[in-house]
Amino acid sequence: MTDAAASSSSSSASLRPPRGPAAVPSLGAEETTAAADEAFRRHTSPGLRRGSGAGGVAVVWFRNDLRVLDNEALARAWAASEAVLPVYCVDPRLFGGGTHRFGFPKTGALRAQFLIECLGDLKQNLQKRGLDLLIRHGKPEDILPSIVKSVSAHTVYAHKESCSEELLVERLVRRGLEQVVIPQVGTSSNHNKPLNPKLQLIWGATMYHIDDLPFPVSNLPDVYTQFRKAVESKSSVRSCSKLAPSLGPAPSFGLGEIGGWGSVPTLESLDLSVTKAEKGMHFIGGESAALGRVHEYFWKNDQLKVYKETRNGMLGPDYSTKFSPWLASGSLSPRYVCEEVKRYEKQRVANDSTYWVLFELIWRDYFRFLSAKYGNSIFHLGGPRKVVIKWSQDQTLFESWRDGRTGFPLIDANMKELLATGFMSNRGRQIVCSFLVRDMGIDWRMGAEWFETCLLDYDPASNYGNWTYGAGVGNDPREDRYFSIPKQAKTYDPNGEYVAYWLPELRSFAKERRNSPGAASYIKQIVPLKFDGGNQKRDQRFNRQTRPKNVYRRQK
Ligand SMILES: Cc1cc2nc3c(=O)[nH]c(=O)nc-3n(C[C@H](O)[C@H](O)[C@H](O)COP(=O)(O)OP(=O)(O)OC[C@H]3O[C@@H](n4cnc5c(N)ncnc54)[C@H](O)[C@@H]3O)c2cc1C
Repeated sequence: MTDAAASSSSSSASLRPPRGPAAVPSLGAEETTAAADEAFRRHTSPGLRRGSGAGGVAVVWFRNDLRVLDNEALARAWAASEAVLPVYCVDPRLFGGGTHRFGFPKTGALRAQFLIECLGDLKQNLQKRGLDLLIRHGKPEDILPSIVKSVSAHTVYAHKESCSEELLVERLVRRGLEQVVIPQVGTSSNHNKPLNPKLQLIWGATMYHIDDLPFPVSNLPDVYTQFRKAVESKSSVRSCSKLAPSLGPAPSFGLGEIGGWGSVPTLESLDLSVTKAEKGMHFIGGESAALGRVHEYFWKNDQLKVYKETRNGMLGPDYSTKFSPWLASGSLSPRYVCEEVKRYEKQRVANDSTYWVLFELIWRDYFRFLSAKYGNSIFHLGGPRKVVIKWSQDQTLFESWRDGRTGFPLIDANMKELLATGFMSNRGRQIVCSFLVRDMGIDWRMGAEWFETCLLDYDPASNYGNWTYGAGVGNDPREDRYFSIPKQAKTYDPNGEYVAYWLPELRSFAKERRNSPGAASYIKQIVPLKFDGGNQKRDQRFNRQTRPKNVYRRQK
């Protein structure tokens, strides 16, 4: 794909064996463990010692960084203390009760299940290194101050987020900690002075560190290519942080008072349930599965060398990396992926494909930095540029899109895949986004919020960043494209295999008819297409009065 295009790749990931037709290979549990052990071995430094001034207790507040390998918050907490207490808060605003503006749950059951698996795996990986994970149900701003008080922690270490809801929680936690006073025991009078515990926030979600950018985030270029070229030429990606063989001990006092370690939630305890998908891929949550998937895709299946040619696929486990759910939950570090790409380039081959994975990870970084630059406006109807467009919130149209009943097999198949698996290829996401906003004229935030509910890899910056681009309200006016469904189907699903996989009623059709079966044999098309083959009609909502020049380009 070109720089100007808003990145395309796709798909599903660490994959439990799917059932039903066209089964895909699975990632075996043993291989996962072996790959994870090997990755940890390479990143463990037996001689690593705690810092000279290390003392007291530090809490690590796990958020979207559910990993041990290359977790700088954990590494810094260990280096600065005598004992570390890892904590995760099951926040009711995200699980269970919380809903969006349009009434969908904040976290759908499939992502909740994935995150539960991430927590289980994190707990095990911490236990292997002399720690454990304390799990509590409630808001971090209520839970952390009382835990900190019970174990007399001097600091809470956590990864910094960039979007408004997460930033608000950071502020509330900081405020809560200011109310806590920790008595200090020591010999000098200075040491006896009571202290307020600190919140130490660390940047760690991106491949390039924010402090290594060649410009302040407020001056981030509005064109991706400019950003990419600047970081590629003037910055470098830091190495993964090294681990000590043991991260223990956990604090020896105070835990009984706060009711022990707590347990990993179940879907039932969150009042959620999933219907097991009969097809597609199943992603297993957790760092071990993530490291296993990297091993499988890069080394075992040797797919990295052809990634650029396959990445626009829609069917199967290996057309793209499928790293996104683990990257979004933080069970996989983007710096680790970068290191593995470099290792592969040294040991096997370096080509356009190996580079392209990094190119896509730079898109991910870019959206994260954009969210820091533009703040709340990425969630607003007019986006960062405050573009005025008349949108519809027609419920019937929206529901036909959401449920995969539009009469366009390519849209319906993708929406059914999302619903069944929590995943959709990048190609699919671009197509269904364009259809919702261009052909249906529906308020893009309804689509973005539905994605937020369903996606295993939901990440506010990437999701809303891509949706604002797709809706033509993003920061870069040039990133605004219409995806013609007939053309996309012809290019990316020429034999109708993808649509027939998700819509079995199309299997009996001749391959060339599966993407255009006709109303009599499939579903009547719910809206006409804005650009339909040769009959192109400009959408009057997107006219020169409301939009800058050169913004309505057709996707090639
Ligand atoms: C409307 C829309 C919504 C999206 N919402 C999300 C989201 O909530 N979370 C998310 O992680 N991605 C999102 N994406 C980006 C992209 O579709 C997924 O990252 C990709 O499909 C994941 O599959 P993969 O891991 O196999 O990707 P690959 O093709 O293997 O790419 C490797 C990695 O690069 C990153 N990446 C690739 N493309 C993009 C992109 N366009 N934007 C940001 N990062 C990218 C991802 O971390 C991905 O895992 C969205 C795209 C669109 C068009």
